[in-house]
Amino acid sequence: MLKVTNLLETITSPADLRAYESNQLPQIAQELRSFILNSVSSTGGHLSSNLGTVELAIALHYVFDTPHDRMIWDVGHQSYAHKVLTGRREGMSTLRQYGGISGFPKRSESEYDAFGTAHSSTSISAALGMAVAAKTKNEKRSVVAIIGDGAMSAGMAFEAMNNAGVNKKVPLIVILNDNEMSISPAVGALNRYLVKLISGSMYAATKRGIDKVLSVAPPIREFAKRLEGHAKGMVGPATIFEEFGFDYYGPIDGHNLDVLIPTLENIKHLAQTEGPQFLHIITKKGKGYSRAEEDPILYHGPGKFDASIGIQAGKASKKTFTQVFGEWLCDMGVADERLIAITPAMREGSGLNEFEARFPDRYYDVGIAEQHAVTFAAGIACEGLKPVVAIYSTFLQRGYDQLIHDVTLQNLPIVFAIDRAGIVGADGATHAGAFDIAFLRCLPNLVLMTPSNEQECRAMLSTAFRYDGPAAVRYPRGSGVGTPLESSLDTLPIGKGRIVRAINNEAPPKKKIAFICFGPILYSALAVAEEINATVVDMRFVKPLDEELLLTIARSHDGLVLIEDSAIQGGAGSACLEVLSNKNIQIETLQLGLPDEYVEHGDVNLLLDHYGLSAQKIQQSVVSRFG
Ligand SMILES: Cc1ncc(C[n+]2csc(CCOP(=O)(O)OP(=O)(O)O)c2C)c(N)n1
Ligand SMILES: CC(=O)[C@@H](O)[C@H](O)COP(=O)(O)O
Ligand SMILES: [Mg+2]
Repeated sequence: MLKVTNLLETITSPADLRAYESNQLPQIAQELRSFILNSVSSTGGHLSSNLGTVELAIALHYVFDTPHDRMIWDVGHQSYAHKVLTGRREGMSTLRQYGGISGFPKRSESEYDAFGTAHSSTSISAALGMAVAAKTKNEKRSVVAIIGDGAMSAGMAFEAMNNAGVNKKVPLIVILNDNEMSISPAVGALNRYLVKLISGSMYAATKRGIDKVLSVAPPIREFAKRLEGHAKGMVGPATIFEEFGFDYYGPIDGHNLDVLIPTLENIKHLAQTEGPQFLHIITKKGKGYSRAEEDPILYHGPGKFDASIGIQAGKASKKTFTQVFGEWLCDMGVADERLIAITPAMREGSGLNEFEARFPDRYYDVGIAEQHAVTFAAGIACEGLKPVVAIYSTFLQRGYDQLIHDVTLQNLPIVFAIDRAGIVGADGATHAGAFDIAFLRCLPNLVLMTPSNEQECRAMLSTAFRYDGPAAVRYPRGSGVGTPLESSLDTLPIGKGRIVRAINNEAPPKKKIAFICFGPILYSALAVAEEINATVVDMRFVKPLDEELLLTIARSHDGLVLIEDSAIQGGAGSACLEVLSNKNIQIETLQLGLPDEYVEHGDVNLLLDHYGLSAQKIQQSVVSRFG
């Protein structure tokens, strides 16, 4: 008989998967893993984490009745196998591209995506909410949260555990997918504890205890005995998860379907009768692709690459803003020993590797803990040291109350190096840095800067560092125009903008237009200004705004184009309008920026064009507004 080798092609929904015998699942896992590798290497996307969750996704959809049962993938960057099994195999070729499928679970994309994720550590809270709702509505369903060891370390996960454990009868299952990695190696005491749990004395004691009770037993009996064992003190100490009120099982091999499936079946039943269950599985990030197994960081979220040769180091023509920041940080670290660098689990993305290597005693990866990162910096600043918090715009949203209550209210000198401001591209709505200007500019005491190019960025970081109060510099993902960098750490005058281009009066335009620019979008405005003979102002500071310069320009022009790469509502352009209104200046204006909607995923240039922020679209808008 002909051996069917492409089982994956026959699976368009979990029902198709469930029709297979369990002994065929390893074959499906193999096909799925190579599909993910081929697919992600041709689109770009999160690879290492997805190679690690192939068996888990198969086992979950095999055992649970999805979409009736709910499955919540924490962060969701590891949900590709789930996407493929839930009817999106074809869609994977459009992954993270404009109009294509998202890199994260999304409720509007599939009924199997029970909850939208991308910012970490939300899964247990959402799952608990769904489990409570099921109980309240008298609906029989299981709710499963799948959370990584990195995401598990965040405060929100523990807030949810703290709440969940007392809800004894809710059908909640938490699966801890432990691969000992965040994006970079997992940090902190929880990670140390998990390592101890896997390999140390606690696991050995537990295992000895179980072995004593039962030599060979089906998992459900083993679990029951183990609980009993705890009660009798026969096994090792209860895990932290049991202290939270969960039944804890594991650690088990998350790649072994013969273990995973019966375990999940048992836990599924236990959750209905006993309440919250916690399963600890061990997986390997990058599993099955040796390059990713060896370097899961490099393959965490690569762009396109040739899977047969792996990622090749190319020579970039321009430095990214992240690199500019990383170099500045080292230079300032040499110049001032008070500098302390802090990252909430984004060492690579924020450009901190070199600083960590050179100044390990002044480097803190606090884990996925943005709130803590901000208040931790506040404590450091209180004692006269100079913290620099390197943080993505979208993740700073997590630390907003801390920014208000712990930092700006107390006027503490902290630098916020805000990366990924504006449109980020493939990660889409959850990661777009659209709101930082709006949520930062209303905070008293804060200085907020928007560099238009790399040297401006360096100078602004120095300005922020030397400023005796909270100061933020927001810069985008990727590179700018490529301005050469000075080696100096000179500062800029606070609250002063600069005129980059003045109208050429030898051939005066019909209407005198000035572009009032915030950030690198200035260069698109400049290209248009050359065409239409307009003034270009680099405002540099959103706060304090250079009111004097703005008013001078407003009084000497017929129209202003207020332009930024962030949300128009509450943005920098709106700050200018407030000033003009307060001074009762009547002038025609045009506000360009991101509209009142979530920025979808896709190529950055395409999105800029879509939102009217390419040079061509800017010119069209200006012409149609001012004639
Ligand atoms: C609030 C928040 N901070 C930071 C990130 C960036 N981030 C995405 S995945 C990740 C690591 C997650 O580690 P883990 O949960 O263990 O998943 P793994 O990649 O190991 O599968 C981080 C820090 C995020 N998505 N959300
Ligand atoms: C899932 C997640 O939050 C990160 O992996 C993020 O996708 C990284 O983004 P950058 O590629 O911009 O560093
Ligand atoms: Mg992990």
